[in-house]
Amino acid sequence: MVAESCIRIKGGTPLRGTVAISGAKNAILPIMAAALMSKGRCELQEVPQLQDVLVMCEVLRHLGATVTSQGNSLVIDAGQATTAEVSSDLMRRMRASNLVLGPLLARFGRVRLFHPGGCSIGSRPMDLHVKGLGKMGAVFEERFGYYQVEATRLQGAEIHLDFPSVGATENLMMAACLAKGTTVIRNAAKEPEIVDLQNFLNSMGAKVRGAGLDVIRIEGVDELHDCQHTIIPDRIEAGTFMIGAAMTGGDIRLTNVIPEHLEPIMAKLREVGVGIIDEGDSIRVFAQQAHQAVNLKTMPYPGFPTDMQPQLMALMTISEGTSIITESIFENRFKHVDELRRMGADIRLEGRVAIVKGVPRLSGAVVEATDLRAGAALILAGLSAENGTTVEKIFHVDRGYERLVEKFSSLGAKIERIPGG
Ligand SMILES: CC(=O)N[C@H]1[C@@H](OP(=O)(O)OP(=O)(O)OC[C@H]2O[C@@H](n3ccc(=O)[nH]c3=O)[C@H](O)[C@@H]2O)O[C@H](CO)[C@@H](O)[C@@H]1O
Ligand SMILES: C=C(OP(=O)(O)O)C(=O)O
Repeated sequence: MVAESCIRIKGGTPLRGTVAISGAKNAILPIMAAALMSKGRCELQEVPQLQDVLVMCEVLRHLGATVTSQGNSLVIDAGQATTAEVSSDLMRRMRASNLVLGPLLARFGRVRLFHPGGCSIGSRPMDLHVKGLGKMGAVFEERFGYYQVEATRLQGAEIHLDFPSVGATENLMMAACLAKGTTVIRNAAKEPEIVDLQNFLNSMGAKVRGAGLDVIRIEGVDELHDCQHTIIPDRIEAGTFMIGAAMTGGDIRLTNVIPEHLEPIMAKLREVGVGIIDEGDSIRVFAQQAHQAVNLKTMPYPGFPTDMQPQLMALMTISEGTSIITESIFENRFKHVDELRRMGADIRLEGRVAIVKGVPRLSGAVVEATDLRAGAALILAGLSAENGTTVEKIFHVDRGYERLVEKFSSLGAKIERIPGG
């Protein structure tokens, strides 16, 4: 059997220094999908080099777009795109490939899309996407394993989402840009990545307003053109480094951040007792006192993000007192619990609630990244633990963190990637 890559960490070194945050995974993926609607060139800057971005490049090429990248710049030219069908193989490789649904339907009036499937954090159905696009005139036929979707020309519609789904809001916003008339999305997701998508769409000539609020209004236009856009910084990557500083008793500075986007994370970390100074363009994070256990419930933005729940749980395993963590977004996002227990964490699960009793210190172990943020949480645990930790299945981590090992090393961590053979 061929050994897979893993990450080895020798814990106990306080993180010190400055780290630059990369562009946001959850902003670049919908933006790349939206570029399919333009007949011109879309030039993107601050594009993180991630596995998910590589898969999205493959999806776009498969659809007939030209995609070229150089460092953190990416140029997408979908002028010659002709195909409106994504293979089941590509759909299975990345959940976010479902974001091409709205753009392809808007551009070609038809799509054949295989189910993206669930993933280890939950079943992740697409009913809200289907219902919203249905209101705009799309007809969905569910066949064996795929949707066949047709719409001569999408029509603007009034859509009230039952839940502020990020992906459904994005698919509907994108589709509405080339629809006839005005679309209103109520109970829309308000994440900063939705605002970034609005800015990108408007730079291509779309007419979208309201992103970041509950109601988004989109006036359809006939065509979208060339544009240039810079991706916002990744608030989840920033939050992960903040917890790294806290758990190792370190003192670091994060650059390329938008502090406003980090408010829900910073508020919670301040409650724990982590020192945080908003310096405008940068944020200083340092351990200033013993960390106190806090309770947490994940919520849509501006609530505390589910994508930071595993990392905060790692911090709670070594904080003073008992923390009650409720995961309200994904029904199965506690796979990291068993792995943290292997490192000596005291965690009890009751359905969607985890009860975490702080211990003085974790001890190193061989653990497995069961998903992207679970992997991040285990790396954080390893950075603070006694002795060595090996994190396996790190391909999950590569999906969403750019040069994570190099960045932690530059802050003084004893961490290395052991390539697979
Ligand atoms: C690429 C990207 O941006 N991914 C993010 C996006 O995922 P994603 O867009 O998939 O997340 P959603 O906001 O859509 O999902 C939130 C909840 O709504 C449910 N749901 C969603 C759609 C639907 O049609 N029906 C339905 O029931 C999901 O199963 C889940 O329980 O937002 C999540 C919630 O902040 C983040 O964790 C992901 O990192
Ligand atoms: C769940 C996540 O991403 P995705 O929606 O791409 O699976 C994540 O970023 O934590």
